[in-house]
Amino acid sequence: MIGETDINAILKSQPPTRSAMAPAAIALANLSFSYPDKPNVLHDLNLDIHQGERVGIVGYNGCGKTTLFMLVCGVLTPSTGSVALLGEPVAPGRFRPDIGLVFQNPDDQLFSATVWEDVAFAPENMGLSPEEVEARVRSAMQLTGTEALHQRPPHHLSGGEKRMVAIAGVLAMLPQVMIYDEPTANLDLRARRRLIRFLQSSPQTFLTSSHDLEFILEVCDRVIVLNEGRIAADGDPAQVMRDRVLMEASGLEVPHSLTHTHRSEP
Ligand SMILES: Nc1ncnc2c1ncn2[C@@H]1O[C@H](COP(=O)(O)OP(=O)(O)OP(=O)(O)O)[C@@H](O)[C@H]1O
Repeated sequence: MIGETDINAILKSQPPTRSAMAPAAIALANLSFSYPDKPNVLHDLNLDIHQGERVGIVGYNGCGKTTLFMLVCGVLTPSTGSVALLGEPVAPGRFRPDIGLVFQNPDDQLFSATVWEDVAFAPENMGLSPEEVEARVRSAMQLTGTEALHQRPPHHLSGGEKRMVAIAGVLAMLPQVMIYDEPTANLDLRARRRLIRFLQSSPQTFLTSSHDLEFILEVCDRVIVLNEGRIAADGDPAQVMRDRVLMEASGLEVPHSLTHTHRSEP
């Protein structure tokens, strides 16, 4: 019995709002970032992600997607500028349960002896009652289809199974904003399709990076193209990614499904 802690029910009961009064889910103001040995990875980014949006971040290897996610989560400190999450400034190093990051490599996230313990880790560390922890774990596993794995050691799972368990572990915190870093990497077609369906039915605001541009077309309603540390384009995924000049200048290709549509147009 999941009852009151059904994660999707809770998130849907707080419908996303884009009114002028609602704070942006994520707001970047004049955000720049350099590593000590890699300057100007991100340069003067200004961006609002509104509540309820599903945003894809695309760009060549090393253009700064993961760095941007680390800044949004407060793992890295901006060199200049600021990040705000749901209207509150992000203070580097301060844990914010309202944002959840699913790492590019699930092995960086899974470390407990069993899947159940891994999914329970965050809610247990939020000081919740054992009943609440159990309800959240059950709900997160149900949403991600990982119930049958609950007694397995995470390091024995396949890549696709690990990915869904890693997502369950983050969902169990009930974050309002999710970040998925390259979530389709190493997934087979069935696992990728399962993830697409899961994200299409997710009520949360999310940001996802991917080199799988067809995936971005299927799950996102907005795409941001990063190039040389700056925003090269921001808009409707099909419209932006159909622009061959922009895509090639940004080290990308027009996704196949869009070139096909283009050719068959009169
Ligand atoms: N800890 C670090 N120290 C120094 N340079 C780093 C560090 N982490 C990343 N970089 C560099 O910063 C740049 C951006 O890296 P980042 O991982 O953010 O790119 P990305 O767009 O996520 O790449 P990919 O598509 O390959 O995952 C790269 O040139 C990378 O080599």
